[in-house]
Amino acid sequence: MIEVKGVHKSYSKIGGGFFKKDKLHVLRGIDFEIEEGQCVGLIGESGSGKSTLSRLILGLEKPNEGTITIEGKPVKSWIKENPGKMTVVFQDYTSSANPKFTIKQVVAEPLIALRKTENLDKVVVELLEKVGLSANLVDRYPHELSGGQLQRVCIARAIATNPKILVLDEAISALDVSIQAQVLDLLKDLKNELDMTYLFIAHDLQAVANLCDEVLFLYQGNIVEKISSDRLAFAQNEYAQRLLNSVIPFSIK
Ligand SMILES: Nc1ncnc2c1ncn2[C@@H]1O[C@H](COP(=O)(O)OP(=O)(O)OP(=O)(O)O)[C@@H](O)[C@H]1O
Repeated sequence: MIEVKGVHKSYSKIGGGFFKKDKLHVLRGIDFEIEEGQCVGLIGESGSGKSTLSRLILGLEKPNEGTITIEGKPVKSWIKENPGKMTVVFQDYTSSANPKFTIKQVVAEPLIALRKTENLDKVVVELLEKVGLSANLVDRYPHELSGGQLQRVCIARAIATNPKILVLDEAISALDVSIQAQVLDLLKDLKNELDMTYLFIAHDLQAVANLCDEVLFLYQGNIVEKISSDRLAFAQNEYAQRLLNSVIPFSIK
């Protein structure tokens, strides 16, 4: 469904000049595919380029080299032809929700943008219930919710348009550990119920292994290992093994 081929991305170094040597080469020839209905985890240390890759897949930025296609079409054209069918949940739920909007307005925003306003109140309540929240929250403002509740609201908004692809960019990283587990369970349930394709970006291997069918390890701008979650113990790459060794004592699955 998603095909990433030979993708390179560089940025001008902060404080750097116009010349090539001043470029930061973040992604150095990324290749992978995500099949329809698959849940793929992308793991890498801070600064390895995970969010850069997600911005490219979301069509928010362009690669310097290489191609990204969805269902065989360039990302931008696919998005244009499939409005609301690829959505994203970011780590920073506080700035993801407009503080001046009520929870109802936050969840309804993408539906209004697509003019899908039939039975809007009912649809919003159903979406809130789907993510385990009470309908009583509709008139509250984002600052009146806990972090876990607000991230659930962001997930409700992300699934409002019935997306085919959900990108979760460190979506649970800012939550308390116990809340992370709850939101992870919610994401698992939604994956089964709504038949979406997930790209789950995280630096927490345990969370990735728990949710995903397959894991991609991003290290120094390359995918150094691609392996199914149930075969993680057999990872060959040194970086992948290092990460695995740091979590195996606590058991991954
Ligand atoms: N717009 C930009 N301009 C310049 N440099 C950038 C830009 N976006 C990202 N970078 C740099 O690219 C590198 C990768 O950043 P990115 O945010 O993709 O990493 P990440 O793996 O998502 O990190 P984290 O886990 O900390 O969020 C970093 O060194 C970052 O400073």
